[in-house]
Amino acid sequence: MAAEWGYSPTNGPDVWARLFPQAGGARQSPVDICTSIASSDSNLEMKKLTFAYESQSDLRILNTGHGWKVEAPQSGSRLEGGPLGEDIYQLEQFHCHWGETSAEGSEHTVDGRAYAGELHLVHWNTTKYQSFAEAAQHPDGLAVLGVFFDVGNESNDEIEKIVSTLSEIKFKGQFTDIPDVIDPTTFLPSGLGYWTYLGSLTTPPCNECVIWIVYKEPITVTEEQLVQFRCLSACSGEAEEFIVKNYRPPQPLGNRALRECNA
Ligand SMILES: NS(=O)(=O)c1ccc2oc(=S)[nH]c2c1
Ligand SMILES: [Zn+2]
Repeated sequence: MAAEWGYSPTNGPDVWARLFPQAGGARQSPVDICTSIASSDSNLEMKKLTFAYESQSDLRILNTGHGWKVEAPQSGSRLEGGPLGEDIYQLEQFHCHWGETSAEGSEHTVDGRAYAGELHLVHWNTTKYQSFAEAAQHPDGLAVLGVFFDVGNESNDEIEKIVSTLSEIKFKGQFTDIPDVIDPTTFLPSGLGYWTYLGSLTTPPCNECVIWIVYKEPITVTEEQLVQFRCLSACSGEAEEFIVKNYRPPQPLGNRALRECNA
């Protein structure tokens, strides 16, 4: 049986490359965003990053064993401009990463600082490729929007729509439909400045196929909402192994360009 990857010392990020060679590549994600080396690029300002999403109800949310994932294939969605050239990217799914405490949890860090969590809105290049799986085999196949979580006193209403379903998907492999209408736009911060660089999937197989767009401004969630994330189980049976952390630590940026856009 294929070894299960995870986030423990015996199957976590430090050993992924043994089973998933790409995890040892030179274009890996996440990275620490060193703000002093980020370069402004007028092209990013001229070709504004634009997004258009549909509001959808009855989206399927599942417990992957590594966290929750909302399947949201939206043929009517469009992410384009900014670092994406002339191609159009379509929303496929969104999910989240978090930590054991709110002092950690994001995958990207900013000048060494971790946030309490990180939401990923995953898109694929429909201009060039015929499927998500095909797109994930190419260096410009995917575009992922990363949004940091800060902990505050105000519950995030959109995240609450996710939290309210988690008791139904406690165990790995379970899934349910989210009754509420979800508009992915509401996950985005009001300030749309971002950093962008070429990277990879942050989980195995760690394909080097992602154009990363990480928003500078975090959104706010409550500690209680994060506590609910940590109640998901990584196991499918009665055994309870809570998913208390599911973030990969930063990988070397190497000689990759890190650009910024102050939208
Ligand atoms: N965490 S992430 O880089 O956004 C990401 C997005 C899509 C993925 O599909 C597989 S398989 N692993 C993935 C990781
Ligand atoms: Zn992710």
